[in-house]
Amino acid sequence: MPHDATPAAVCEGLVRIYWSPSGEVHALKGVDAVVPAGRLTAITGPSGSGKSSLLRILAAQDRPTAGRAEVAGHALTGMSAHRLRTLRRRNIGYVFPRPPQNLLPHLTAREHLAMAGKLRGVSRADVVRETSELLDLLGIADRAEHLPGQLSGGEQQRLAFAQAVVGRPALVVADEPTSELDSRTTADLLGAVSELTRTGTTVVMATHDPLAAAAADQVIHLRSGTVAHEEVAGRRLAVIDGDGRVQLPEEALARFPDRRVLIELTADGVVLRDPS
Ligand SMILES: Nc1ncnc2c1ncn2[C@@H]1O[C@H](COP(=O)(O)OP(=O)(O)OP(=O)(O)O)[C@@H](O)[C@H]1O
Repeated sequence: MPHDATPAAVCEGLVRIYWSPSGEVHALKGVDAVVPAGRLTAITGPSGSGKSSLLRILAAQDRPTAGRAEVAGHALTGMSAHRLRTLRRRNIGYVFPRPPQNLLPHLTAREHLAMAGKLRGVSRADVVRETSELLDLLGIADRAEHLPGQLSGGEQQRLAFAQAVVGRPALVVADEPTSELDSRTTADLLGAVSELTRTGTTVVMATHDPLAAAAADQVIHLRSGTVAHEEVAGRRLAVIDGDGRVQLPEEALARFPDRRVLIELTADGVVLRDPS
């Protein structure tokens, strides 16, 4: 798997507060996250934990209230609206949850890729070459001249990924891309997305689907607007934030009813004990 040492995106102490008539909503409370290039990263967490808020910032559709977000080496914080729009068009592909949201009913699959390539500033010759490669890679080469209405939901989402990837943006952001697909079609789509990452594409997707999370190279699990843990290579890692805070897993938290803990440093590691 190609893997560039420079991450596709980095977040440090990311905070997003929404102001509404009923008060402030602290959707992200200091998220530290790294999205490695050429990998599939899944953002998981219960409803309201901040997944979409994080994705919108990574997709340069929204700005953090505080903290730092960087995509393809560009710091998003403080960037002008014009530069943000250019970054979004050139460097970020986006896939919506519902297949019809991603596509225009009157354009064929090939025309979708031609339009996306043009918007991203890709030469016509490169778009033609990439269109064949991508439709082939995503298993819809025989659908090139079909309209979205002639494609299944799974094929539409494959086309949405092809469209998001043409021109090789630094980052493809997908918000629950499998939420409307059955488990068989989900598995097929995830296989196709893995193929894309094998050719160097970076995908970050929010998901509630355990199948999708299991297919990811890295899982970032949010709880109440912070990173509760990450899963990398089958191992669950707690994340220590910039101020030294760690979120204990729920089952460990239950061991400390008084929310106080004795910390012992031993030769093997750090032990947390209930002081009572
Ligand atoms: N524009 C907004 N204005 C006010 N509050 C918002 C806004 N967008 C999101 N929120 C609130 O921020 C919190 C995080 O929402 P967010 O959509 O990021 O969570 P999520 O994990 O994606 O949830 P879901 O899985 O249900 O899509 C929630 O409490 C939500 O109600």
